[in-house]
Amino acid sequence: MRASLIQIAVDPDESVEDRRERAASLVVGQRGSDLVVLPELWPVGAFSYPLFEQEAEPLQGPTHEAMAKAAAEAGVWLHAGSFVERAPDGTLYNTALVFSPDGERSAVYRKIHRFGFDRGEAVMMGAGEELVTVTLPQTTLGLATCYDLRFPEQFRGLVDAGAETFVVAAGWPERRRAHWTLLARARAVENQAYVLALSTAGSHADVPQAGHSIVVDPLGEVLAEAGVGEEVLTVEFDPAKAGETREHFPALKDRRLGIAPPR
Ligand SMILES: NC(=O)CCC(=O)C(=O)O
Repeated sequence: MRASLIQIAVDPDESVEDRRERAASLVVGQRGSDLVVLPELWPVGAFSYPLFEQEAEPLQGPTHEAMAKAAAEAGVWLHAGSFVERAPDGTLYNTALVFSPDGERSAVYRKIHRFGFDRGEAVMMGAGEELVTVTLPQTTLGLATCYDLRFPEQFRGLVDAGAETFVVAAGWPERRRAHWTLLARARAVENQAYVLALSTAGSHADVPQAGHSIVVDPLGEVLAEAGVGEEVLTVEFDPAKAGETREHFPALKDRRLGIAPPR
């Protein structure tokens, strides 16, 4: 299976419309890949809080339209990263979309863990309430967005729902890059799953981005890692290795659920 992770630069000197057009043409350029991935909130930037209200779109807005078309034109499965969705009741969500190679939407994932503690996304957006998996011919994807990477229980839930390949779309900051790499490898090892973790390049809202998108196999080996700038990270991997790893070293079967808390 071939996956292409588009580590697009999000810089304030490019308009949302121009970046959307550029992202679509980068997707179309990946024809021949099975799966193409864009990062978190690439239209606005994950830390560009003042733009969230201004650039929010309905679910089937311009980003949805451009990405559906790009997926069909490239003939690829497309995880289109996330955008700021305005739901009909006015709530904003950090919403990721997945399209099939014929351009049909096959999944909507609203970020479950909102980042910012008492500011930014955490107070401006609603929280997703549902785990989301997507079954491709080659593997079952489990979806997560950025800060979700810090919450192992989400990934266990995705494993229980059949996921063998996690896609983590992020806008991770450079100053916590060491956590990014460590957590991506940890989620892969503990769940015996592939991790395709994609961040942005560039700098927005005075937050330099980590880049360093990374693909980790179910044994925790790094198959590919990007640099800090804009690039497309392409990797070939054998999705069957997740099932094989789980069979040969069946640690997931030794989980003890329902252990009593300390008295
Ligand atoms: N956009 C995010 O979720 C940022 C997460 C982050 O910076 C961190 O977990 O550290």
